[in-house]
Amino acid sequence: MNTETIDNIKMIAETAKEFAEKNIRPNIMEWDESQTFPKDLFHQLGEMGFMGIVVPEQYGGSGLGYHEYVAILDEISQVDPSIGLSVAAHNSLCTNHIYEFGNEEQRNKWLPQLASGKVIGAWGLTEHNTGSDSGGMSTTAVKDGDEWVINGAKNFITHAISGDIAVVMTRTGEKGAKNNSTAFVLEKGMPGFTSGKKENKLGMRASETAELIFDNVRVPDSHRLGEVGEGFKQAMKILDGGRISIAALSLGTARGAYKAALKYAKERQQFGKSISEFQAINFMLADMATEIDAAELLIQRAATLKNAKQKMTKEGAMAKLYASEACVRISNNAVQIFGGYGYTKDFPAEKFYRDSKLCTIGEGTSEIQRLVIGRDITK
Ligand SMILES: CC(C)(COP(=O)(O)OP(=O)(O)OC[C@H]1O[C@@H](n2cnc3c(N)ncnc32)[C@H](O)[C@@H]1OP(=O)(O)O)[C@@H](O)C(=O)NCCC(=O)NCCSC(=O)C1=CCCCC1
Repeated sequence: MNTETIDNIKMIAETAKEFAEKNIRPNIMEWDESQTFPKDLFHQLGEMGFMGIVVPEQYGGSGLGYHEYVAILDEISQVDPSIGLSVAAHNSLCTNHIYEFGNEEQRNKWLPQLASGKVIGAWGLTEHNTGSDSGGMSTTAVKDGDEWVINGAKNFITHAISGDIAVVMTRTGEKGAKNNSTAFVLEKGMPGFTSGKKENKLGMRASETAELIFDNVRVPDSHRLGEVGEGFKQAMKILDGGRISIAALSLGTARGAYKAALKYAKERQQFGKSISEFQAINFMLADMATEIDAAELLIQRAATLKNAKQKMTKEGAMAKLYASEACVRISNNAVQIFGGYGYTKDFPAEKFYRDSKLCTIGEGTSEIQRLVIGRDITK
């Protein structure tokens, strides 16, 4: 990376930081307590160019690369991981799926709206009975003339209620058969397309999670993304890139927890000196700083491959696995450093701790990342 690119990334990170400090920081505890998804904020994020970060400018996006994307998510997540999660899901899953697999007409129709932040995107793969085994989905799409009729439900979907459009993976062939899945874009307002109850979550509470329900939803064939039968493979490719975003979300969450703990440890006096001077705390901070840097390097490698449009299934999974598990450890240690105060909502550590756990589950559990990495290194 040349100096100009590095300076540019730093400038974009600074802009994201300023935006988050001004528009997100003052509201985080209120949104968390009331589980409010601040839809208006996403319009502002769109004006900043953060809702179509890697989408080329010709489709209304910012035309940036994955390093810039990681920097933006890192900064936003240091302030509020739940906003980072929503930005990640909108950009990496829904928007990117349409960019990577949509035809020109579809790209021109949906990408400018998504990149503006006026339209919020959702992405449906997971179902009640198929989380890790995502290929076993039951939601069906049956061809009827020029339309498809979709029936079923998707759960744990980010922006299922507030989202305006959703990319949905369906089964269009026999259960268990190869190439039996197809992806469609569904728009809110289509008869039979509704959402279910909002999940009451441990963390990431300002990021809305609910069910998508399809009851004989008629979708024109022009809403089909790519070929019939390609849906599962498309979803796997989208998740490869999506894992960079969850790794970046983990990095920002970990960094937010670490910075708060470091500041507190330097200020907090016990036995006549700062607790950061005690080796027990000092070593904890040293481990936190080291793990953050290691996670960042793995993420940068995956981002470089993604920018070069090279296969990065293993590298994305490694970055996501390491960054998310480090994030949980770091947030846990941050609570420990804050002691009794860390257990209260008056200090930032407890929220980072609650938010961190999603990172080892969403967009593929740690166990699935190990499966993906293990298959790759032994093939
Ligand atoms: C890895 C996995 C367990 C898949 O294993 P199986 O053994 O069933 O499938 P297998 O035999 O590996 O493959 C089938 C075909 O597919 C191709 N392909 C696979 N990976 C890829 C790939 N990376 N790129 C292209 N093609 C791929 C494979 O080649 C094969 O094709 P072929 O038959 O040979 O012609 C997969 O299901 C998975 O990953 N689950 C986690 C889902 C999961 O992560 N949700 C998360 C949903 S989103 C979410 O949780 C959140 C979103 C945002 C907010 C937070 C939460």
